[in-house]
Amino acid sequence: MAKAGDNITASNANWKFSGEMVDAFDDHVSKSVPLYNEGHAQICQFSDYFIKKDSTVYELGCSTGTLTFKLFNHTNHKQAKFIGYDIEADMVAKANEKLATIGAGTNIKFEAADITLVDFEPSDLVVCYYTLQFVHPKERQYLVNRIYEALNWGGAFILFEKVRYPDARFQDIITTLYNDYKLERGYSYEEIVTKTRSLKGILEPFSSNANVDMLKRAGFVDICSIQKFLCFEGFLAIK
Ligand SMILES: C[S@@+](CC[C@H](N)C(=O)[O-])C[C@H]1O[C@@H](n2cnc3c(N)ncnc32)[C@H](O)[C@@H]1O
Repeated sequence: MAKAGDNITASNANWKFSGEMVDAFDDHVSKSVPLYNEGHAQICQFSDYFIKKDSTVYELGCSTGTLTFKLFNHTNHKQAKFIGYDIEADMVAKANEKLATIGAGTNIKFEAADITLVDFEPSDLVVCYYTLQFVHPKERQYLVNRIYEALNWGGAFILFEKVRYPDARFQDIITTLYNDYKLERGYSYEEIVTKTRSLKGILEPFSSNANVDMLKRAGFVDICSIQKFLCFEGFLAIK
C-alpha cells in the first residue's frame, strides 16, 4: 500500500470506498474533485425546479450523505422523501451517524445498496454525483434506462462525471492540467501516481459525447451541460 493523500492508502487497481477511507472521504473528495462544493450548490439551485412536496428524490452513490443533506436543507419541501443509496455499508453508516446528529426526521433515508440492483419508485429528481463512473460500463446503460423509466414526466436526472476528451491531444493537455491542479492542492507526486494507479479498472470515464449518447439511448431528449472544469462535467437531463 502507498500513500494516496489525506491519510488514505491504496494499491494498484484496488481503490476502495470503505475502511480508513470513510473518515477521510469528505476532506479528500472536496480537495481532489474541482468545484465539488460549487457543483453541490448548483444542484441545490436546480432542484427548486423539480422537488415538490410529494416528491421522491434519489442520490445514487451518496457516500457520507453530504449532498443529500444539502438538498434537504435547501428545499422548501421538507415533506419530500430523500433516499441516498451507497454500495459501501461503511459510507452509509457514516451518513446515518450524521443523520442522527442533525435529527432531520424521517424524510431522509440512507441505505446500503447496489444501485444497479435496486428498484426505484417514481421520482422527480435523481442525482448521480461522480458515481456512475464507478459503475461497470456493461451495467451503465441499463442503469440509466431504469433511471429514465423511474422519472416522472418533467423530472430530472442530474449527472456529474469525470469525462474523457475526444482526441489524444486534448486528453493529454487536460490530464496534465489536472495533475497540476492536484499538485497545487498539496498532493505529492507519489500520492497522485498512487491514486491514478489504484483507479485502474475502477473509475472508467466516458467522453462527454458518450455520456450524452447514453442519456439519449435511455430516452432523454432534453439534455444540457451545466458545468465543466477540465475533465469534470455536469449534465442536466429532463424527461
Ligand atoms: C465519488 S463518490 C460520490 C460522492 C457523493 N455523491 C458526494 O456528493 O459526496 C462515489 C460513491 O459511489 C459509490 N458507488 C460506487 N458504485 C456503486 C454502486 N454500484 N451502487 C451504489 N453506490 C456505488 C461508492 O461507494 C462511493 O461512495
